Amino acid sequence: MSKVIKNGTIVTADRTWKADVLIRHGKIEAIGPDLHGDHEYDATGCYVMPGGIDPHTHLEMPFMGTYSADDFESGTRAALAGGTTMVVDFCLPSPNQSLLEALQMWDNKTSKAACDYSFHMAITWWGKQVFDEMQTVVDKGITSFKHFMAYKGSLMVNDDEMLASFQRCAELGALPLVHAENGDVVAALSQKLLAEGNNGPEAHAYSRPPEVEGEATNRAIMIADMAGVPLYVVHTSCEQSHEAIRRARQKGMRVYGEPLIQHLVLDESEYFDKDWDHAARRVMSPPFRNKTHQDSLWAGLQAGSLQTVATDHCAFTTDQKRYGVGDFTKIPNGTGGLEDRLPVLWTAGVNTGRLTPNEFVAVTSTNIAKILNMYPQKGAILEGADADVIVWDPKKKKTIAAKSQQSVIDYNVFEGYEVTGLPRYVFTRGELAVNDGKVEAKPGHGQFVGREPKGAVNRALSTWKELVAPRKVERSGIPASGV
Ligand SMILES: NC(=O)NCCC(=O)O
Ligand SMILES: [Zn+2]
Ligand SMILES: [Zn+2]
Repeated sequence: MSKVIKNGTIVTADRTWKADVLIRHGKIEAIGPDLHGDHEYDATGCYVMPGGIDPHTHLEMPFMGTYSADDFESGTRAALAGGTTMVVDFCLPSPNQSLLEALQMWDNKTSKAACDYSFHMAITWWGKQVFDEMQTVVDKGITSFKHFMAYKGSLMVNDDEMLASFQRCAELGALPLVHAENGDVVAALSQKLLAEGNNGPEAHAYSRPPEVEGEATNRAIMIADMAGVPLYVVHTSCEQSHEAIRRARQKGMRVYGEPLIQHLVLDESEYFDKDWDHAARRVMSPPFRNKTHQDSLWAGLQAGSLQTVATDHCAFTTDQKRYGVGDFTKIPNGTGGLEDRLPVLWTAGVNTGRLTPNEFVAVTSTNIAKILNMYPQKGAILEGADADVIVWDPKKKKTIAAKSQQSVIDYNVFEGYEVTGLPRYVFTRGELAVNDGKVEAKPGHGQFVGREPKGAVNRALSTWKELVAPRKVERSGIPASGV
């Protein structure tokens, strides 16, 4: 059975043109004028774009004494509702747990995923077992490894562990990721704030100033450079971190930065709200920043020094947030955004002229597909690509409201935000998941997407590192020892 999207304007990261799209067996079979199929979908007045890829989600994640509330069923339904057709989640081994055992646990969570997914593997401890198992993880198609430089006492790794893991990534042709915040400084500032009686959600922001992030970003970049491996910095929230990435890229280093949609449009004033729940619901790491930092992130997306926009979707209910009443360090860190990333970015980015529609596609889909070495299977409108396609109505409006969202939590950090630009249709590997704005996601449709290691950037970097590697100088006539 075939489907045809008719009368739309195709927008990819590098082109805009009018054509129909024929879908069969989950793939894009043809692109061109006057195509016909068993079912036809009208895209008049709409853009036909690659489905969004969210490279940073935490679904049903054990964290800070609880589990994030959206699982693979509600999380991927929310994703599809907003035009995201693939998520990349994080597998988090406990200290001393086998990476393979953790992967099995994460695999077990995915049976009701409605869109495709992949994993990053977190390196939460270091030892021979981890070193050895990283090869098997890569063989299973998971070629990116996350390192938390924060969350001291739980997920955090030290510099020596990070260097060892980055070097292993270089050998395996894998990509290291970092949550870049100086965990020692955060822990010290948090204790000081608590001791001074500063225990509300606003203290969370005080405990994680931009310098904490800038320092860690720069450190990770230098360690990656010494290890000879590219680096992906998740949730880049401030100028200090962006500056480090920009500077490194100007020097030719292969570093990528990922702002979140929350950091682009929400600011630190949220933490000063008199309502404790309002402020705590917005506690995440790094925290929301001021307008200067937001301008820096937008500029980075425009200039190409930042490459992707993610959500870090890690949603907790108000009840869960209240674990931290009286002690902000116990408020589960995380916010939602999966359903809202594309509509909010379109509204705040394309509708204001900050981004072109092609740049929108690049930062929501194509760039990350290339960085994670799954392009053009994902992130493309090309013959042979997976039919992850959105038909985007740039005139369709809604006001974001928790009462009509797909996420299971009881609030939305974008509550009241009016978006213009929403999906009319969403196809996930050819299956209709949003039909004229109505969500028809099918739990269990989603499949794991494995990725090949040793992508072009890893190969180029290894070639260069090999060329400039330290070499012993062979000498004749070495003088006798002076002693
Ligand atoms: N970002 C956040 O606050 N929670 C999710 C875990 C992480 O990415 O640090
Ligand atoms: Zn993080
Ligand atoms: Zn995260």
